[in-house]
Amino acid sequence: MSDYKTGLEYALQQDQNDELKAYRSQFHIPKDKQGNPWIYMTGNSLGLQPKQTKAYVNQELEDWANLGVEGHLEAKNPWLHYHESLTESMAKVVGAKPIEVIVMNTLTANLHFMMVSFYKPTKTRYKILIESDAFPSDKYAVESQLRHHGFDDKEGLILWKPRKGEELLNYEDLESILDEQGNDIALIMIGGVNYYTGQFFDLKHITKLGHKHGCNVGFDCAHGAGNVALNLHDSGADFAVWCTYKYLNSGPGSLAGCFVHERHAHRKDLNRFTGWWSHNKQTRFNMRDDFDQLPGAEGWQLSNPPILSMAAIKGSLDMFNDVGIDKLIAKSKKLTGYFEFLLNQLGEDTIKIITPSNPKERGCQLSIQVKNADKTLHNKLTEVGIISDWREPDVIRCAPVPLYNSFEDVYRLVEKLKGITR
Ligand SMILES: Cc1ncc(COP(=O)(O)O)c(C=O)c1O
Ligand SMILES: Nc1ccccc1C(=O)C[C@H](N)C(=O)O
Repeated sequence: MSDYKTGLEYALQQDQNDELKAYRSQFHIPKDKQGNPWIYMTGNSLGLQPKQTKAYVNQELEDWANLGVEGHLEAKNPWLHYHESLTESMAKVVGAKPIEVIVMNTLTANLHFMMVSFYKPTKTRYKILIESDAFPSDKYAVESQLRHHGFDDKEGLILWKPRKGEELLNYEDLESILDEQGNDIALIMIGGVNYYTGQFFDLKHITKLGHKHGCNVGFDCAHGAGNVALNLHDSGADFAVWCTYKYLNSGPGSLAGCFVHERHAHRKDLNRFTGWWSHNKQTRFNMRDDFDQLPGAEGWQLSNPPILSMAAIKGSLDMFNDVGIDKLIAKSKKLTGYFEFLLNQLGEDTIKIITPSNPKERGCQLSIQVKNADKTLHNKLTEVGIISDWREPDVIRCAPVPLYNSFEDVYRLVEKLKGITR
């Protein structure tokens, strides 16, 4: 039996008792034409802007205006080392060691760079296993890697599919695939939290299974970073990539994160694409001919990074550091549990939640199938100030984000949904 209760009074009381309630006022919450704040449920697509972001970005704009090229060394946060100031906080967010983490490039680009190193096909072991409902960019990326290495992108791709009539993936099925075809598979690449169903996979279990069969294992954690306890180091995964514009609130198209497990930190035998930013910092500006690779994830960088985007990430990570990922996840579980409780009151004739009901197997997002719904339902929700997203064929995704969503938001969302579906 859950302790949740129906009624607005209960929601308001929960907000009152919420240890993290002060954080909501530290975000810009967009408003409708009447000046009412939107009920913003799409932090799984683009996180809201922290109010302090502007000051972080302005600092760099001012230093650039006042110092020009001298800013590389003389800026308040010298640009030459700026990325290093993100590493420790980002490592905490994803449960990794600092040497394992780097902020660089964008998400799909990082996925490709990781595959340069960790997709090492041979004539007999060249297949890639992904989840059947992987985010399209991930699927396109792995297919293009297969083609790049001269393989057929249909034959070379193995899909981990849900059972007939089910939405979620089952580990027994993954085991069966690996028992039958493990020797053919060079790489397992799974979305750590599936973008469509919200299923949070057991990264450690998948990694163990993959390694047992001699496969490299990587995860796209776009929907996991800042949302769930990824514990990337303990998972043992070879690599992971994620973006910072969703739960990490760092702005549209902002830079991405990348994890390479510590055991690969000093390897020189891995193929990789390099640039001057992967070269030893001490001698980088000597413009030497011979390449001297940086250890750890930093050694996968190519270019000097865009500081303005990093400033937004720094502002956001400072907030994550302040709250602590554990407190954030504790609130998230409560808020999403409450959301699930209210949705279930609508009854099975109206809705079906496809996201796992076990809080350990999901983050804050719930993916909801509304009976006989089409995109007009989503449009109606938008008209009444609820920003959610629609994914074909029939799913509304809503993510109450613990840093800025309230119990009242969740209550009002479900009330509106009730009104529309009646
Ligand atoms: C799982 C996943 N992979 C890839 C992408 C695309 O990332 P990007 O456009 O930042 O490369 C997204 C979101 O856009 C995503 O959710
Ligand atoms: N970056 C974007 C730009 C434009 C529109 C959507 C996105 C998303 O991030 C979508 C998200 N990855 C999703 O899970 O649907």
